[in-house]
Amino acid sequence: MEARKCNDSLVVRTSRIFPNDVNNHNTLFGGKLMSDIDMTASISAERHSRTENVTASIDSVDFLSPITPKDSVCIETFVTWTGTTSMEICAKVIAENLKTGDRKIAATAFLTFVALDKDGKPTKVPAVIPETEEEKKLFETGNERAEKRKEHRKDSTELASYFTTFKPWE
Ligand SMILES: CC(=O)SCCNC(=O)CCNC(=O)[C@H](O)C(C)(C)COP(=O)(O)OP(=O)(O)OC[C@H]1O[C@@H](n2cnc3c(N)ncnc32)[C@H](O)[C@@H]1OP(=O)(O)O
Repeated sequence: MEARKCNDSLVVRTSRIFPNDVNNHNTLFGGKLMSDIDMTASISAERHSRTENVTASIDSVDFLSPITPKDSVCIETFVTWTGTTSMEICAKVIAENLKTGDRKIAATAFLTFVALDKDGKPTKVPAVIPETEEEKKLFETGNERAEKRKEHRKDSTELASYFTTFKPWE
């Protein structure tokens, strides 16, 4: 299986903010941004693996700065690190004030996608080749984040075993 460059899975999606996208502060609704990040990242996952994929976890989302209707919002995603069947994808969100041209990093996120075969079972993914300084930094720190995800998955599975499926109103 031939390794692929980070750039091979790069997706860049730029959009405007419409009235339906904002919250009560008249800034971009966080849930809308998360949905757009997930969708953009899913294309990166498929570009890298060329298989079906599912989001296994949205590992972190940091909203660093509010995005207003005066801004364009650009989501960049690419595969930063791979395990056996999983891919870590980094999302960088850049807001640009369209009148002044000022640009800022408005949010960052890490997501994990798992490649699936025709039977819906996890299947191997190609390794990733970082080239730029940014890609190399993300690749080198990938193992550490993967270890933290493993720990988190263990804790989360254990916690879920305590949850009930009772109907709260009965
Ligand atoms: C784009 C979308 O909207 S998809 C919709 C939302 N997502 C879903 O519905 C996914 C639901 N979950 C699932 O289908 C399953 O739990 C799967 C496919 C993610 C994992 O299946 P499992 O049979 O548990 O697989 P398994 O334990 O072998 O793990 C497979 C890989 O996924 C990784 N993984 C599984 N769960 C998680 C998790 N919660 N967080 C991070 N990584 C995970 C594992 O570390 C492993 O990686 P590796 O092969 O690189 O070492």
